[in-house]
Amino acid sequence: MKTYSAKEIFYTLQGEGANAGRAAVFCRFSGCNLWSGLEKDRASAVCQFCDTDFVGVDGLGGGKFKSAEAMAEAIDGYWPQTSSGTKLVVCTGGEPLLQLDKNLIECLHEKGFEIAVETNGTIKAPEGIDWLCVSPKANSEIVQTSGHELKLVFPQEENTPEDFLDFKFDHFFLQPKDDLNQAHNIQATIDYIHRHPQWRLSLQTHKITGIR
Ligand SMILES: C[S@@+](CC[C@H](N)C(=O)[O-])C[C@H]1O[C@@H](n2cnc3c(N)ncnc32)[C@H](O)[C@@H]1O
Ligand SMILES: Nc1nc2[nH]cc(C(=O)O)c2c(=O)[nH]1
Ligand code: SF4
Ligand SMILES: [Mg+2]
Repeated sequence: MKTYSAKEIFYTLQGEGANAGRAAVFCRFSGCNLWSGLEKDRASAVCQFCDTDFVGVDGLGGGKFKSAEAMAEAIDGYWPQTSSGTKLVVCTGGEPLLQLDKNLIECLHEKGFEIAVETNGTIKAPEGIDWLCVSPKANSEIVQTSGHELKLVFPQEENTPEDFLDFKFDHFFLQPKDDLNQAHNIQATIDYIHRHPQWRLSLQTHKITGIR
């Protein structure tokens, strides 16, 4: 039977994009196809600005799950029993579409979850995802050109926002790149949106508030 590996699973607020502020269980799948996750490989990786540790299964709530049912059960354990709101799980990583499949989608739906996914767009998404966020990276080939939100980290040398205007998304976000030039990147993002108002600003609000 297929196993699933998560670096960490935790309950927080979605920090980014159109669902920012919503309570959600985050499942951070291990591994990515655009970077090994090791600092020694960063400079030669396709995606070089990643802000996340997705290596291994040793984070809080992380582990190797023996089945889709077992992973869905673990995720469900983080949703408060008393809650009346819609259950939301955000599948991220690493690259979640290396692992998330029809079986796990069905198991999460059976538990009553709305399923959101954060993906780099290089792998075609399976059916049944309720909220798909695609975030293109460097020179990778984007095969997932439709979804709910496109969230481009800005600026990126290899990608300009204009490259994505004929993609089929309901929302178009620019998210300032968090690196040593963050203050400059925030201002550049605001300036760009002033000139191209079809784009909206996505701030990483979990970093501002200091939550996970
Ligand atoms: C860590 S990625 C994991 C999901 C998937 N691999 C992807 O890249 O979309 C989650 C989100 O964080 C964004 N992100 C990663 N590093 C960032 C950084 N340094 N500054 C701003 N956003 C970043 C990604 O673009 C993506 O939207
Ligand atoms: N709170 C919170 N919101 C997030 N939205 C996307 C995230 C990610 O790393 O995929 C993220 C994250 O790591 N934390
Ligand atoms: S594609 Fe996503 S998880 Fe992979 S290295 Fe880039 S930002 Fe990180
Ligand atoms: Mg993050």
